[in-house]
Amino acid sequence: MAETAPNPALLALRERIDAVDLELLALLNRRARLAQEVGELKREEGSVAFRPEREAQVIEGLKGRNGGPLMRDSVAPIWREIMSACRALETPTRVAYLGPAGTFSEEAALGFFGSSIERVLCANADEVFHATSAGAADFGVVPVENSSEGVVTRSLDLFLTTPLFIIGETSLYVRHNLLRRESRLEGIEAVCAHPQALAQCHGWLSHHLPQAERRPVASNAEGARLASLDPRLAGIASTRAATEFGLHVVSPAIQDDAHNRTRFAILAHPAKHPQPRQSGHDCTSLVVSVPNRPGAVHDLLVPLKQHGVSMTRFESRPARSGQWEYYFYIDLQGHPDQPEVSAALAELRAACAFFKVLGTYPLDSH
Ligand SMILES: O=C(O)C(=O)C[C@]1(C(=O)O)C=C[C@@H](O)C=C1
Repeated sequence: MAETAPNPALLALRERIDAVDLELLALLNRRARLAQEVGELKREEGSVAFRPEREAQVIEGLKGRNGGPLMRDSVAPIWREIMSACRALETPTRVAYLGPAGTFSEEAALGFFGSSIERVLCANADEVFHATSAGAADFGVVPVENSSEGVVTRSLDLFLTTPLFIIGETSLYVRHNLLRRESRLEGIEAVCAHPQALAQCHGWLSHHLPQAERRPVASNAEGARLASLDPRLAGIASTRAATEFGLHVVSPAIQDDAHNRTRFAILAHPAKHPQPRQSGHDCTSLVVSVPNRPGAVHDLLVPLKQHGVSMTRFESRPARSGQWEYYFYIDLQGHPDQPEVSAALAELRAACAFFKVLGTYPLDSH
């Protein structure tokens, strides 16, 4: 297309945008200086920089007051980045998650903390828990549930054996793409991806690549890395991974469920991070087991009903005792500082053989 002379109206509008950007920059620096002062205050008090409930309130407040034309959904990602940059001036935030670069866990971590973080890349969920428990990272990010495949069992099991607790959650639409060095389907001998991704694309793979081996690997990004080394291999991963490893997107969005979502938990060590305060839209996660007698599971639900506390999740996992015993993972709406939640929790605790609060945190504000 031939270049036309710049439109004077466009140039004038761009000049005005440049002027607004300079104002924004000055305002952002004013905000950053205030955050530095908050950081100094917190250092004197010996308290932590990251306050998920405050960040959730800031975002909810601005979404409510947004007069447009900026879209409501644009508010959260913009302010998450602003607060991430301000937080980095208070103290570095080290976040552990499943690597290498380009995983959905990375996308979840960046979506929750913003991109001004120090990245601690781990080989699997066990390492994420370990790095966060041992202090190599301040926070961990692990997948806990997928809308088509159900719970991520390894993450749930690890909650039982580590002291870590949940301080936040975030969920992502997970779009899987078939990636390869070449831009065609012919000649693919094996598809390398995380077992969850292989399962989420089972129907598509059976239909389009029935002969190809499905090779489980530690992460989708690792599958993409392998595909970048060998033209007979394909990976299933994000478009970020395609860019990262120089691969073609041979087929986009190959997941069987168009609304495939994954929920991630944000972990911290209770000795290093306080439980988030009430934000007004909170969730409390528990793991419990009940004595092996008739009606015990029913009895679990009674205190919730009596105190009017909503349950948003109820999952069972075998306790591996060989006795057909189960752990129940329960999410309640509300914060223990609310009297009805505190009363329901106290009664539940009394009815359970095992009872552990996994965390109380603001609901996902995306
Ligand atoms: O209000 C605070 O406690 C701050 O540290 C400021 C701020 C922000 O940028 O608004 C930054 C980090 C916290 O996680 C919450 C909010």
